[in-house]
Amino acid sequence: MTRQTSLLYLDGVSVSFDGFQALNELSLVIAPGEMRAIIGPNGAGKTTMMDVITGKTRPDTGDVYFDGVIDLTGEDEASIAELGIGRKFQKPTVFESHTVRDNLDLALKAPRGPFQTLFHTITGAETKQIAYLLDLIRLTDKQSELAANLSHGQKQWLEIGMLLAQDPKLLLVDEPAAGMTDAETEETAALLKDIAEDHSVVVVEHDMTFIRSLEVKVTVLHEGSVLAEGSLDHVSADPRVVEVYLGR
Ligand SMILES: Nc1ncnc2c1ncn2[C@@H]1O[C@H](COP(=O)(O)OP(=O)(O)OP(=O)(O)O)[C@@H](O)[C@H]1O
Repeated sequence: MTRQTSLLYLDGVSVSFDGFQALNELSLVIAPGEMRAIIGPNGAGKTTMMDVITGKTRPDTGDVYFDGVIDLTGEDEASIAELGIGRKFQKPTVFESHTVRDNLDLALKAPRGPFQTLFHTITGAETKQIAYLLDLIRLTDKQSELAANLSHGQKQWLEIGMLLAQDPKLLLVDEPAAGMTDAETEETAALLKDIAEDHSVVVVEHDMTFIRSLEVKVTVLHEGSVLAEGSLDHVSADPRVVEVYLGR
């Protein structure tokens, strides 16, 4: 795939912190509509890669393009969010003292990026969109509950719903299954597969059962670059991948 036809294009991206090379000539291409799983041992550079894509960290060298033509290295965090890259951090950050429904409503009304609008009226189209999102994130029955009363997994789903309300082209999801029950983990994989039907998704995760159930191409990062790429079976059979996971 060429840069022009890609959704996300990283080429030769390097980042160092005080002489420590967190990303080392990293190259990664995500196609429009693709869901990709990123794995790798602790310190492999997964978070730094997400930070580079979202403008939190500037690469020392390398190209980062979104939608074929937009040079992300020239944009700040707010404008990258505005361009349609949504990021779900590991810890859920929902408005605990608002209902599930109001959380989605606030996200729908807010400009992309930090939420600003608290008072507004709801249009018919928004009511439909909220119903769609509640169904997608498996929280229709909980819509009138305060977000504070949700389980950890349900809070994660609500936050994913809030990001989707902002209609991102690309959703970056950092360890969604961390701290979830087995049942929630399984449901989260199903939820991401539903989302991936009409969004591009990059998901970083350590839980291999979860990765397997996504049934998508996997990229293995190690020491800041791509070690292997392909199906989970393909990369798990790669002796270099086995070595970095077991040889530590
Ligand atoms: N701001 C920083 N200053 C110094 N070193 C940093 C900084 N951010 C990250 N690092 C180092 O860069 C390396 C890559 O870190 P990164 O968090 O990207 O890895 P990761 O693959 O996300 O790991 P994990 O699975 O543990 O979250 C680590 O060794 C980390 O200590």
